[in-house]
Amino acid sequence: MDTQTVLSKPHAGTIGHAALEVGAWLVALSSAAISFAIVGIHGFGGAMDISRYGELTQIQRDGGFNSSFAVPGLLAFFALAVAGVLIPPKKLTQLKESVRSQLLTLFAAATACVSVVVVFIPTFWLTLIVAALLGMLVGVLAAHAPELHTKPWRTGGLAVGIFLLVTYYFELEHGVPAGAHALRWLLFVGAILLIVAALMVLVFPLSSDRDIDDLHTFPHTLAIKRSRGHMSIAFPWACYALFAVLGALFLLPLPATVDGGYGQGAIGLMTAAVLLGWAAGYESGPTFAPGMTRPRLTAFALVAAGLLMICAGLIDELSGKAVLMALTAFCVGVGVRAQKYEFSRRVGLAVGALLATLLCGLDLTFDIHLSAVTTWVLSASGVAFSAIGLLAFATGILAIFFFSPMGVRGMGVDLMNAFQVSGDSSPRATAPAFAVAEDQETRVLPAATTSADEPQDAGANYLAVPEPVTPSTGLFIAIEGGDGAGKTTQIRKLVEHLESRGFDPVIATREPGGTPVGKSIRSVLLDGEAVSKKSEALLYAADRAHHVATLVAPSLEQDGAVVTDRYIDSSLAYQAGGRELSEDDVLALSRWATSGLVPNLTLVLDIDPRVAAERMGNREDANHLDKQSLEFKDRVRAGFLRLAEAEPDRYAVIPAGRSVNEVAEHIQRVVDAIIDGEESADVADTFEPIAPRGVFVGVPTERMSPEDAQKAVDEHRYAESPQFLTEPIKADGAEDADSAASAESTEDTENAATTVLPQRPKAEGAPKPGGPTRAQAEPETPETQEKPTDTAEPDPETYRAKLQRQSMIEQQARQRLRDARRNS
Ligand SMILES: Nc1ncnc2c1ncn2[C@@H]1O[C@H](COP(=O)(O)OP(=O)(O)O)[C@@H](O)[C@H]1O
Ligand SMILES: Cc1cn([C@H]2C[C@H](O)[C@@H](COP(=O)(O)OP(=O)(O)O)O2)c(=O)[nH]c1=O
Repeated sequence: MDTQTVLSKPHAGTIGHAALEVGAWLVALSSAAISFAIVGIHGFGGAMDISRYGELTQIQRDGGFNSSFAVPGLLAFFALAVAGVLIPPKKLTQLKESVRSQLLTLFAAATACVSVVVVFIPTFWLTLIVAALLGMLVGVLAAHAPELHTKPWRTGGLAVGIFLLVTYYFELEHGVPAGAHALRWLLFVGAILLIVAALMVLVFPLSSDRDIDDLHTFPHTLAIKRSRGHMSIAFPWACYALFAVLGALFLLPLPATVDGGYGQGAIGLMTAAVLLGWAAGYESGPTFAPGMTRPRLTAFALVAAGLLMICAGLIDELSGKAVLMALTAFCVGVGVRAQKYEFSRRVGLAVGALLATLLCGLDLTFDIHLSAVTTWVLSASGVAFSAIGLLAFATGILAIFFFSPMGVRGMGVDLMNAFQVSGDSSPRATAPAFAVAEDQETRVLPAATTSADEPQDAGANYLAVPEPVTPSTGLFIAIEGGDGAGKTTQIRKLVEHLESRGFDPVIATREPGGTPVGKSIRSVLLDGEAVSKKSEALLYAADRAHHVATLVAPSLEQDGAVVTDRYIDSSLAYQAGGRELSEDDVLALSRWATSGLVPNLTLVLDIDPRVAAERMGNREDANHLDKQSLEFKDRVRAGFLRLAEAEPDRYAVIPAGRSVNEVAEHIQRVVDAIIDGEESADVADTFEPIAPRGVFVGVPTERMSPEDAQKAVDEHRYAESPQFLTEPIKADGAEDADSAASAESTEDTENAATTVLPQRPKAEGAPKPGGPTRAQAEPETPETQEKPTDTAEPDPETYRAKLQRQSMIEQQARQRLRDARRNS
């Protein structure tokens, strides 16, 4: 499915922000190039003669360019530019949103005004003022709406595109030297863009519920390569090294253009290559080399980045240099995104760029005689490239051994399995059918804190934390979001939609309180006095363990769809994000509790907590957790968004401030893409599609006669269900007694029917759900009449035997359908 189809119309404030970024990139590129040129030719005090711009490239080629001035000048420009960027974002986020908007407008207008002066009076000192203002602007911009600036290569790419277009136009029209004139034009265009964008930001402040869905990668398909589990890294120093490489890559195009005697377009070309490589690496990071331990992938990425950068320094030819720079940036992207790392990108970038400037300033050049006729001339920038590459390479080698909690173990395993999914290329093999009874000897999956193939330290007191695994039968969807985001409302709609897509049963459930045991836990958590942080985390995990073992996993085993209102992410967002427990501990607890089961898709309903609070004002049954502070809720919201950002393939962020129907439509599009994407030919070979009921693997609905489909459904239907599957989960707040009493009321009928919609036939004597469900309205099949539903809680042994029988029936049904298809 095309990502674009789910994008909503961007808000004018959002466009303003994007335009500010593009303007800032343009001004940064062109003013840095102008500043570098002025100092290199006229020294610190001089001003560039506008009429001599055309001679810039020639002067540089002829050696009339003094690097010992130009490089310190660049250093000063750079230092001022980063000064603003290094303002701690916390200081800025403490300011009111309106104050930040005004600051943005102020800095953007000031940068634009000084830039216009530079266009006509190009002096070094004025460019320094531009740098300082630009730094302030970018600092505020990043802190103002961080979620709008997560992928800077988009706006950077646009700016570089404009840069290339204008420069190449001048070069083609008037010859290569004329490209230098383009720099002034570009600075002018950047300034105008900044002014327009600043006005937009001021006039259209960002709405309280920002449209950010277009900022998250859309989960196209479930054929996701599952990468090795994440590991906890307290200080991700290898990521700083990778970002230092990136910082150098952004800075070096300037001196490299002079050293190579290229036209000014080369600055744009090299920057474009870096942006492109970085973007590609960043997007593929989470699933690149899925069989490799994630921190080790980061280490290898650093080694590769180092080697490629050395080569980029050695090669003098522009296109080769650009390609090598792109590949280096790709490694940076992959490495920093291999898993979730917390580190300051700004610091990494600044250190790298600083190092690159200093190395260029040393003005070292080497002639390396390869043979009698071939000599490698290493310019100052080439030396800087190669030296930084060498440093990165050495750091990467250290990282291979030390940048992971388990030291030097398992490198061979990592290398052998790097491009396989957990040692098996078939995703199905990594996602066995998910049948978990609580006492079951689980496929004790390897601990997330160690590699899949390595046993844990014998003496270590770890919890046996399984790797995350998505179910291979059924469809498991979690709906997450703050209180009042509209989860309950949307689940009702989603249940209807999934039924219309042929899923049967469709179970809507929730945490805490999705099972009878869970209800007791829920009332301890929500209705009694507040419990301590850790016991709260344990109680949520306890509820989850029982929920998965007794309701979620068995329903998925039946190929049903399970939609849960909250799951592990709620614990991460509330207990870790909100209550500030360790995220690793909370995650480990839930992974252990659920034997690693993760949803096929997690929908994060994102809403400003203030808007949600207004909605909740209309809800009478608010519990004590609903009354938490806005600051807490902001942290929870940020927690959800961070989780979604870290695993874009398995998450979709849905802006939930819109109308019920708009949100529902958005959700349906996402879910449909997941269901339909599964059936696409390219994944059919390796991945079993999520098939609606009666539409088994590889058998599209249209090709089955209704009779065949019905027969398959009947055979597939699990006749004997444990009690929890037949008993409805009560709607919010309803007590057992009054649920029975109000079962006849139409209102409750709707609540109960939308809370659990088991499509299996009900046995006589089984507890009656709060109203006639569709299953009851349907005529019962003879088969189900013969096998009444157990009303007692099944013992695990019997239950496992039932699951095995169920699985056998399924296999036979599938085989029969395949045979029938072959024969026809
Ligand atoms: N899109 C929406 N627009 C306006 N109000 C909504 C929307 N979705 C839900 N609501 C209302 O907001 C309140 C909270 O919704 P609910 O679905 O219970 O949220 P949650 O389950 O996330 O706490 C309810 O009163 C509901 O009617
Ligand atoms: C599942 C889960 C919920 N919670 C909290 C979030 C909610 O405030 C509360 C569940 O209340 P609930 O009423 O089910 O949520 P909502 O108001 O969104 O319908 O429990 C956690 O703190 N950790 C968890 O793991």
